[in-house]
Amino acid sequence: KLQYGMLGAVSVIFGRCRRSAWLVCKRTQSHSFRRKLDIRGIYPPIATPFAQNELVDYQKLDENLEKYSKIPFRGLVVQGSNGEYPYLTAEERVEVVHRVRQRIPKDKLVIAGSGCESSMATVLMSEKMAQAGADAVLVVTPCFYRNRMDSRALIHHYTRVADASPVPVILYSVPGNTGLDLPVEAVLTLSQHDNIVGLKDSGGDITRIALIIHKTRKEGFQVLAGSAGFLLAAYSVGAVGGVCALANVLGHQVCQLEQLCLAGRWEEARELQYRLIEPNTAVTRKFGVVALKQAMEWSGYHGGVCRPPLQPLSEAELRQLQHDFSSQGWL
Ligand SMILES: O=C(O)C(=O)C[C@H](O)C(=O)O
Repeated sequence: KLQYGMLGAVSVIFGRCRRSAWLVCKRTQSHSFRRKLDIRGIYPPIATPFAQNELVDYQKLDENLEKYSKIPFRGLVVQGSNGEYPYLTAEERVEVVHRVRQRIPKDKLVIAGSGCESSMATVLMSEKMAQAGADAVLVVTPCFYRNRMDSRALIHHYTRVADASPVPVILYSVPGNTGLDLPVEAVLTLSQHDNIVGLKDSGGDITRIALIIHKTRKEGFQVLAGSAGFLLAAYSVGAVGGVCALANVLGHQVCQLEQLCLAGRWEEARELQYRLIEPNTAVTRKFGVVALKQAMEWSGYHGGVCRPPLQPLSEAELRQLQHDFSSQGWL
């Protein structure tokens, strides 16, 4: 008995040591190489397909991943706003990231949304996402107590998360969902942190985006346009890529826009950008993830229904959505 007891204790200690060693190793790696995590490129914030019983449909997810593998994305954002992460359990969030990491090639980045309301929960979730294979974590601004989420609170939050995260952190400002823009002064302070590599800005205020890029260029801080509607404008002021809901539906076209911008073919880029604005607005600000999933269905992907309380589109909304795509030649 004594022998078994001792064996048990040794294996628990050994397990803990291994986990701590893994975390230390990951941290050392990410901290010393942080500026080398190059996040340039286009990412779809992938949708989470659900079955009729509302559980995650992993088979459908795999089939979408297979199709995305044929598009020159730099990687995937898993558990962005359009992953419906607020409606998933903590276990589901981690499991979906794990599944994606296993299914997609190693050279594609997996950026996992790990934002929770408290700093402590976000630290724990970031560690779990790293263990599940995420290359970086995307941390949305906590917003339930938004009146108290001033620069002081947000700098404190992100510093604590970035200090602890085994993988680099990307700040995520999405005022359309959170009602909160991460203040520029907070971004500038956080851009100095060794483990914070960039910002995904979904607000679309191009003056703000340009200012942030201008003030952080020397740090090697990387800014991603958080929506396809202002991708050209963001590239023109120095953004390095985009996380675009529309890329779930029109992935090739969003990547083509990236290539035109990078090649300085601005007239062609502008023509393409014009044609992406209305469909983009439809699947984001106007109708949101419900419409994104519907448009995915029309384009041969698995979108399906959202988890309640999100409701399907009405007949009139469906017609409008269809028009927003077909009027630009996408349906
Ligand atoms: O789902 C996300 O995460 C996004 O970044 C989507 C983004 O808000 C958009 O407008 O495309």
